[in-house]
Amino acid sequence: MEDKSRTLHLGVMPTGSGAIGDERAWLNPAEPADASVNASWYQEVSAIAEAGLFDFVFLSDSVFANLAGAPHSITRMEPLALLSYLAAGTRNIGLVGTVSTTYQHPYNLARSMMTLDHISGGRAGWHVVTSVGEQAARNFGMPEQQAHETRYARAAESVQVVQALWRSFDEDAFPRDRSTGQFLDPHAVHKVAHHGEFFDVEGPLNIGRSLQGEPVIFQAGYSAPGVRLGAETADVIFSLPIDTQAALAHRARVTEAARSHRPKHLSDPLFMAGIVAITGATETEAQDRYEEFLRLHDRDRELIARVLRAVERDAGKDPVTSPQLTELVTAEDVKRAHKNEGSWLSTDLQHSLEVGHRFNEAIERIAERYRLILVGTPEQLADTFEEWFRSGAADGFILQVSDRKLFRDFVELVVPELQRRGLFRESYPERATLRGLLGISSATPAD
Ligand SMILES: Cc1cc2nc3c(=O)[nH]c(=O)nc-3n(C[C@H](O)[C@H](O)[C@H](O)COP(=O)(O)O)c2cc1C
Repeated sequence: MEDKSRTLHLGVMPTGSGAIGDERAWLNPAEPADASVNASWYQEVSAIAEAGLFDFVFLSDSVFANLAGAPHSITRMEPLALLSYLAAGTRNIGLVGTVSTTYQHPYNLARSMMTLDHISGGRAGWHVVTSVGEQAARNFGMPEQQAHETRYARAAESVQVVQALWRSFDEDAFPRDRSTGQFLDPHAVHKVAHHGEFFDVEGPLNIGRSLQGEPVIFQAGYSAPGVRLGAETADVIFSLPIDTQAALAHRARVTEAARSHRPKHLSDPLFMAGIVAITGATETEAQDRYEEFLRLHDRDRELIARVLRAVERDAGKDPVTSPQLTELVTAEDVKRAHKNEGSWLSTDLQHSLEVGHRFNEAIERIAERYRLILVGTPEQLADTFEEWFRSGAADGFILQVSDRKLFRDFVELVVPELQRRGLFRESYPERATLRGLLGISSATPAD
């Protein structure tokens, strides 16, 4: 039976000067052109999100400068350092950072994530990713990237080691009793002694539990190993579905994998869909803003330019149309770009071509998938959210934001409508932790 007390979750993903599909954001005169490296800009986005009682700020990341990519993938800040800064300026909102399992060592990763969890009073989350692309590999002394399945095997072992390190100390491991002189209870310390395929880690970690115990796990991935990693470990599954059908299908795949692979002590994962939301007090106002948005973000042109850059083709001065692109770019080009750059765009193009879509069709599918843009009055957006929520297509939404005005309008207009319908919280709880906001039970397996 449906739980009527259940409410939806909201996160914000700031995309600074413009991420893929939003590559011209930096041209917006109302925003700083250097938003991706502007800490005050992030602070303001976080403040708007916190005023809207959002669950978390979510920072994506990569470990190479993608010169052929969107501005946000050329120059941006390292998530955990930036989130530590945001922690100091916020009180309640969760802080989720993307950290690569492919190039980070679990000990360092466990330590810096847990440090953020302490700094923020239990508000940290880790978005577990595998890093794609040869360019990233070359930054870490590897001539080639590891195979897809190797990256996922390493990711699974990384999560296992990181969580074991986080559990090095029981919650009551530090009596810090001045009267007895006992700082540490030696019986509450657990060595990790991990010896696996990729890592040998003795442990324990040199930092104890946080207010929420340990950071929340986020994950995103569409392949079979990607889905399995999410099923095994994730508290929150992030995806970019183009409609409710796609979202439900993805949920079904993860749920099926969870049946055989999810540890019993974990509650079901939450599913959160990445979207862009554009609202206005009236339908005309919302549509006008959308037109304005499209004028700035000519999607076709952006995507075509992006494909050309990815395959290192110069099309000269004349604008290229989608049909011309088919003649200009070959499947071989895509293959090469995928191997070298490994961005989601070239990965998707490659995949689309493999399953037999024609080039134009592949481009169109990708354009759709990159941005689910919801446009409407607060009532219309709340209707859509409610439909997704009630049908099980999503437990919440992650809003991609590069325009603070659009975001402020969402918070001021749509959030009250969601609250009026009983779909969203009215206030933060006392001493909010990310785990508490998301309603995720303790991560620790019973002994
Ligand atoms: C919605 C979504 C968000 C992602 N965000 C990031 C990111 O911020 N940084 C990153 O390096 N990889 C990111 N990835 C890439 C995944 O970690 C993974 O490498 C990629 O999706 C390939 O795995 P798959 O074949 O299972 O989808 C993201 C993937 C998806 C689907």
